[in-house]
Amino acid sequence: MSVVLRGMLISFALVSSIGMQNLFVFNSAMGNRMRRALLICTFVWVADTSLTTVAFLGMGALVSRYLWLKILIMLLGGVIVVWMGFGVLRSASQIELGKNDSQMPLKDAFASAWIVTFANPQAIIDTGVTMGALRGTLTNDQVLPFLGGIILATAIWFFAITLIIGILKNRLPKRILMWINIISGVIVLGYGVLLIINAFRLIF
Ligand SMILES: NC(=[NH2+])NCCC[C@H](N)C(=O)O
Repeated sequence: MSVVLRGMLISFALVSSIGMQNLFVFNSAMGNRMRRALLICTFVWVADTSLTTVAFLGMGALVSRYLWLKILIMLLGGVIVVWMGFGVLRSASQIELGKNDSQMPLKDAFASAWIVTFANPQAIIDTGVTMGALRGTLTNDQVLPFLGGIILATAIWFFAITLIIGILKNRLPKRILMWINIISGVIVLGYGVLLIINAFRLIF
């Protein structure tokens, strides 16, 4: 599979689980006119791309220098990712759309986009731990295409949900969100197991 596609696949799986950041984008799409919702969506994507780039490259540089650190992160990341995968599956049955943020001033929306990204444990684990661990499995010339795939997938995800919810508003069945969660839960679980297996391969 191409490196860009691999980056996109894991990125879709991680970003589509329902957390603070996605709820913020959902709510903004529910409560704002399309143009404003797309602007707020851009804030979120820029914040997310900043976090991803810093966490992915920084973690990767350290990980490629120390083998023990690489193994530790892969093991720890693997366990957390498996646990997260179960969490995603469990939450699939409890999807609720949050409150309406329509009256929020644009500068507050901008600040919120950075907060739901940088103060979001799920986002920090996604970008720093999971993707950082995957960084350890890549050769140097695969790093940028992989990062490109990650960032492309988040752009597609955030803009697609904004457009879809903006168009369908309340008529979007929760069933669809549930199935997205089930599929991403299974993919995240699979990645966690793979990380643990790869860590053991490095040890033995
Ligand atoms: N590119 C990422 N994986 N970003 C973090 C996503 C966090 C999670 N999906 C949420 O809505 O809170």
